[in-house]
Amino acid sequence: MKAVHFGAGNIGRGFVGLLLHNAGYEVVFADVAEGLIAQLAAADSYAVHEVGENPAVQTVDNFRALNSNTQETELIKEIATADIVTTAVGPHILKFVAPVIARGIAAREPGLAPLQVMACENAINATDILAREVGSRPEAAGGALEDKAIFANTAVDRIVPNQDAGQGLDVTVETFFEWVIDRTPFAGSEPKIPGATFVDELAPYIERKLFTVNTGHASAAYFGFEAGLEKISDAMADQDVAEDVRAVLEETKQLLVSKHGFSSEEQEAYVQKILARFTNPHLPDTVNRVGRAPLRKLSRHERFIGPAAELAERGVVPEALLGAIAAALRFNDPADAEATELAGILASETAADATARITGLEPGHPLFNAVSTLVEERQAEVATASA
Ligand SMILES: NC(=O)c1ccc[n+]([C@@H]2O[C@H](COP(=O)([O-])OP(=O)(O)OC[C@H]3O[C@@H](n4cnc5c(N)ncnc54)[C@H](O)[C@@H]3O)[C@@H](O)[C@H]2O)c1
Ligand SMILES: O=P(O)(O)OC[C@@H](O)[C@@H](O)[C@H](O)[C@H](O)CO
Repeated sequence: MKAVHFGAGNIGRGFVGLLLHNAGYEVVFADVAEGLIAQLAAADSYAVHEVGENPAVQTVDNFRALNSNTQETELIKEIATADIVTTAVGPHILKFVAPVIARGIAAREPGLAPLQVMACENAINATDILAREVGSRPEAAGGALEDKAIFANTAVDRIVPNQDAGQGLDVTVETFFEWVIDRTPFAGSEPKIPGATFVDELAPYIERKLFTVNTGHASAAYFGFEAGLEKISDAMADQDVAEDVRAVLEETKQLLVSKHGFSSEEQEAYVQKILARFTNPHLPDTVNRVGRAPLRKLSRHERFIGPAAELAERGVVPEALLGAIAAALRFNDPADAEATELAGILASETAADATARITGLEPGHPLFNAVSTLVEERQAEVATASA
């Protein structure tokens, strides 16, 4: 059995690659980072260090590595004969990996079982995004790829911080993990991946994960950044930050319970488990990593505006989420390209235009004015600071 995995970074090596390896797949990592590919190609194995309660070390071997920029012909051949393709490259990168995936699917021999494609990104239905990109390629014209691939949405959960440069390919991860996969596209042929859970309805799981784990995590990052803290565990140890994060998760809990029918007790237990994960002192995770790409995180269906908009549509003013959105607008990490772009939008557009551009909210939406006020306040703050 063979899997081609795009993105040999934190979650690629520390989670998806590990589970596929443990399931018995040979894993072909594809990445654009030449140094990383060279290291993987030269290595026989790497270690995944699981830290926290019940720490453990797992070894991953039986892998190969290809540079998806310079070894496209080889990669197409691998995809043409693989069982599974997964990605963990970031939702905005899916359009760049789609062409080679389309070519690989087109090159599959007739009669081969359909390729099982799963995008393991933090975004609602990321695999649908990838499927649309693949479907828009010339190779897919006339439905040519339809019988050759299955696309399944998934929700992946494991905190994998940025790794120390000195530790080579080894990855430090938390002990917790969850991989939930939509069963329906497989029609009975779902892969056997120990540790993965197949469900008939993914929407509740994917929204619960994004609007609890990632909303809470990003809140801790942005409130922590405002408080001048570097590590997520330090941010969570700050009483004010912890209270603000808790208040945000109270609001998303309200939405998730009423929208998806989770019981209040079940959601509370989920929240408690997640707060404990954020405080894991063994995990060297930073507010800069977790807060990365604020424009993506502030976009329409993402972890802040998504739940806040739905609450506003239900007549609730999401005060705590608005507080987190205000903190996100202040995330000005100079090393983050999206933070710089955000600052540029705030500096050059009216509050209303900037709100529409950053959040995708329509001016008539019940959340729009509240966010626009925050944008205006941030613009005034920056103007005062630079006067
Ligand atoms: N780290 C986590 O805790 C975590 C957990 C769950 C989900 N995720 C999601 O997984 C995805 C990856 O996150 P990460 O933390 O591993 O990031 P990362 O930056 O560590 O890894 C991304 C990798 O993708 C590679 N890449 C970029 N463009 C590429 C391309 N065109 N083709 C092939 N490879 C390419 C990069 O070189 C990098 O090695 C994101 O969508 C993230 O939201 C991360
Ligand atoms: O990967 P992002 O940028 O969408 O979000 C940052 C973190 O919240 C995220 O990587 C978590 O660690 C992960 O989603 C946990 O499952």
